[in-house]
Amino acid sequence: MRCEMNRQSSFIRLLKYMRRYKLLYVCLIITMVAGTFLELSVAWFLSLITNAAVKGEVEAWSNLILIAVGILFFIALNSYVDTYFKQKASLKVRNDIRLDTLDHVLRLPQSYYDKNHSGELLARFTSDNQAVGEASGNIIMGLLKNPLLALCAFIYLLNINWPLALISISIGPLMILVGKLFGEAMRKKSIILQEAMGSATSFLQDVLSASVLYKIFGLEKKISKQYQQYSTTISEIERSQGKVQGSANAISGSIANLSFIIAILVAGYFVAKGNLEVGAMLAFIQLMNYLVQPFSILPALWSNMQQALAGAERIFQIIDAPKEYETLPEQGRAKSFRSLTISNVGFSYSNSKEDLVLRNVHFHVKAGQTIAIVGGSGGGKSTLFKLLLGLYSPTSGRIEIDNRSGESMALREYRDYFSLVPQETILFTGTIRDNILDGNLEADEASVIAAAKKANAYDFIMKLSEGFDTAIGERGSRLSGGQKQRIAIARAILRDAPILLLDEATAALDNESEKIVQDALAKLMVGKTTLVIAHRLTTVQNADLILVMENGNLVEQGTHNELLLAGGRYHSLYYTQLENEGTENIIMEA
Ligand SMILES: Nc1ncnc2c1ncn2[C@@H]1O[C@H](COP(=O)(O)OP(=O)(O)OP(=O)(O)O)[C@@H](O)[C@H]1O
Repeated sequence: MRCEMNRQSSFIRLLKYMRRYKLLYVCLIITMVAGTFLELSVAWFLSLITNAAVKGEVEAWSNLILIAVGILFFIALNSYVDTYFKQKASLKVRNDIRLDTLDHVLRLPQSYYDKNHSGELLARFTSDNQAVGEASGNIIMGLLKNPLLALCAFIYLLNINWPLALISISIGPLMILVGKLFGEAMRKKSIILQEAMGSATSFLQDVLSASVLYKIFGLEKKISKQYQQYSTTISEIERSQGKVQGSANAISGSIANLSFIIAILVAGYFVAKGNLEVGAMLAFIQLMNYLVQPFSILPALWSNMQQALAGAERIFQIIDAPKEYETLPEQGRAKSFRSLTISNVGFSYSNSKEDLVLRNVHFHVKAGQTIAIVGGSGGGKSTLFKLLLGLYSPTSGRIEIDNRSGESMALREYRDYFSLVPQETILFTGTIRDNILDGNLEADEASVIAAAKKANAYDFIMKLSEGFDTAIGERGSRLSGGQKQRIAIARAILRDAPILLLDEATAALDNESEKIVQDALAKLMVGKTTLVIAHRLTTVQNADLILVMENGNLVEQGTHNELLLAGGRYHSLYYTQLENEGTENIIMEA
């Protein structure tokens, strides 16, 4: 029932998109009506030619040929125009929905991405969008045209011979019943198929984005086997869908043939008795086709419509999901910054007080300071960053910038205070210039070059054959780890946000590369307030404040010397690492 309601509202919402192209749909209605009458004219022409033949009117043939050419010409023309308009309407609706979907996807909160696989989201842009396009073109026009054709054929049949017309129409309800029964079964199978395909696509997406992993760990066979299962499931569902479709075709075909034979027997009998002209009988046979055909097509069209509406519903679910922004935000720049205060912040991913990942986190940062965050794995360091970046809201407590709470500011305004250099560099497919420019979309070439120089990236960029125009491959696959990091640093330099969040890479870069990246980071940090998830001894020792996080609690805070003197968790963390790793290049993570 609820499903039915959703589908209805999806249909109404789809109609709203279609309403934007009223004129196109008016044209489609005209071609539909014209097409219907042109089809009926074939029946009329058949009766004309047969009667002329029976009466031996040879002189009528030149006119008949002209009529035939006229009918054929207009049918072809109408079919071309009809297809063109249908395509145009459905492409326009698809395009609008696709753009709206992306606009909404871009405004979804981070929590949505945590819960939904990106493969599922991709399906909204591909298969679901295609289904909706079909619904707004071929399917909806088919649902209008077929009843119209059947009705007109019926009226024409009534005109020729009403008892025959009634015999012909009597199969209608039977065909609809068969269609409804099988249509429902097909719809259920389609939903299962859609789900199976969604899972297979998500699986494939994971595999294709992790080629190195399966190559190194020798997972090819395992993956192939897993995919075989997905593929077999899809084939099985499709096979059983085929069985349903086959049975539907066989039954409705038999009913149509049976009624056709009965009607012809009766029509032939009427002709034999002299109650019906031979021409009328031929017209009748053709009209019978027009009457029966819609009854067999309509249920399938109806079920296609249901499937397409299920796709529309999935798209509208995204469009209706709670958003971070009312409208798409624009990149901005924070002008000044004095202080950042975290007051008793508690956080739970599930929004429950029992499941806290951060508890009572409390600290204060002044402009220009460097804060190092250290602690054991799973302690909540990255979660704290996510809260600072406004990806999640604190479950309790407040984050304040210049004594204004994050919640009192527009989210975009809040986020403009921050820049991020994550541990794992995130770059978009495109050129080096595009990726650096993401830091400031309005920056000029000189600023891009200056940022690249400051990030120690300029020399390697200039050595590439296409310089800043070099395509970096999928997520930067054509660059080395250190090169990717330096591009990300150049991007952050161009962004020039007052607060820099830095997740130091633990991945082993070679010494030289690491020095270059370190040097670039040092330049990036100049004049900035930096919070860094620190793994390096130098960063920790030089920090103005060190926060030690354990199991979601901020267990200690102070300078390096204060914390060593305190002899607590930091002290043991520090000396354990010192012993294990030697004095060089110590990793602070427990
Ligand atoms: N999206 C999420 N949904 C639910 N729980 C999460 C999510 N992300 C992290 N957690 C949980 O939150 C806790 C803190 O994780 P977090 O990533 O903040 O730790 P961390 O200190 O950064 O660890 P590491 O140093 O290993 O990166 C962990 O128990 C983790 O399982």
